[in-house]
Amino acid sequence: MEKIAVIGAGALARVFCRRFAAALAGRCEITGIMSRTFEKTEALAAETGAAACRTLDDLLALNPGYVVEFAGVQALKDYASAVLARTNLIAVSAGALADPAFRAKAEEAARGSGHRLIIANGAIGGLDLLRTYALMGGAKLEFESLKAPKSLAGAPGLKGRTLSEEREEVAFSGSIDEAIREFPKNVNVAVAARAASAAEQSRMTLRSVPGLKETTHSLRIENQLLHAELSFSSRPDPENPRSSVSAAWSVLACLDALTAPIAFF
Ligand SMILES: NC(=O)C1=CN([C@@H]2O[C@H](COP(=O)(O)OP(=O)(O)OC[C@H]3O[C@@H](n4cnc5c(N)ncnc54)[C@H](O)[C@@H]3O)[C@@H](O)[C@H]2O)C=CC1
Ligand SMILES: O=C([O-])CC(=O)C(=O)O
Repeated sequence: MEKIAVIGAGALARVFCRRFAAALAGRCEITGIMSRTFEKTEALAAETGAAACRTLDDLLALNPGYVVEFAGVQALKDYASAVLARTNLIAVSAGALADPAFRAKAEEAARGSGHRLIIANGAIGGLDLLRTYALMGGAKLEFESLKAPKSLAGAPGLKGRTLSEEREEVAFSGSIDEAIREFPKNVNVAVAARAASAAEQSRMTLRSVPGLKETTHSLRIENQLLHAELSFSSRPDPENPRSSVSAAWSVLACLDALTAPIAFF
């Protein structure tokens, strides 16, 4: 039985923990949970039968085979090296990879211990295909996300601006590196796509669309041999409209691929 530890007790961690048993019973078990707010950690741990941990050291002391991260870009930056020194890490806050110093440090920690940092598909799919582009080289990537104004509210990039509830507007247009600095809870998917594909050219547009029921991420990627267009429309979490529920499911699917007798790559 593979032991799984969870960092975060928010919207995505809750979906992950609540769907875990049905998806992975008999192969994986959640042994511990740790988050910034111990009361929330305790509540989710009580639901799942896992240990509620106060610190990362307590979580790692449970000897998990995989730690899964649902805690945000800064938390991933803060914890990745310590986790990778001990075990494997599956992360959704891919935005951390836009920081070259973080990427180098995480890679060094993983190489040093033989463990792996695995970036989950999150609210998109197809990181395997995008990896194919990285090997082929010369990719050009265009990424577009449509989100409801309330799911972008409070992002540093808005600098206090309130997005219209009546008309569509461009919340951001520019480089993916700048996009994740300005919208760290909204465009992790774009950083994952860029990092997986090693695209030589990339840009993103983030649109605020009033009344939008499904967050939509579309990407177009091409090189001299292959042209792909992928589009994903997913329900935001009712408690955290910033995050698509499917992002939590993608981590269940990742663990399925890592532990099932037949895997689909
Ligand atoms: N790749 C993807 O498709 C997606 C990635 N994300 C990433 O997942 C993160 C989590 O999403 P949600 O669960 O919706 O957010 P949330 O705000 O509902 O929950 C975040 C949880 O992380 C915990 N946390 C924050 N900083 C921490 C720290 N330093 N140490 C321990 N725990 C910490 C909080 O206590 C909370 O329990 C987002 O911030 C974003 O970075 C979110 C949606 C999609
Ligand atoms: O959940 C989503 O649709 C995507 C998201 O927030 C992110 O990539 O940061």
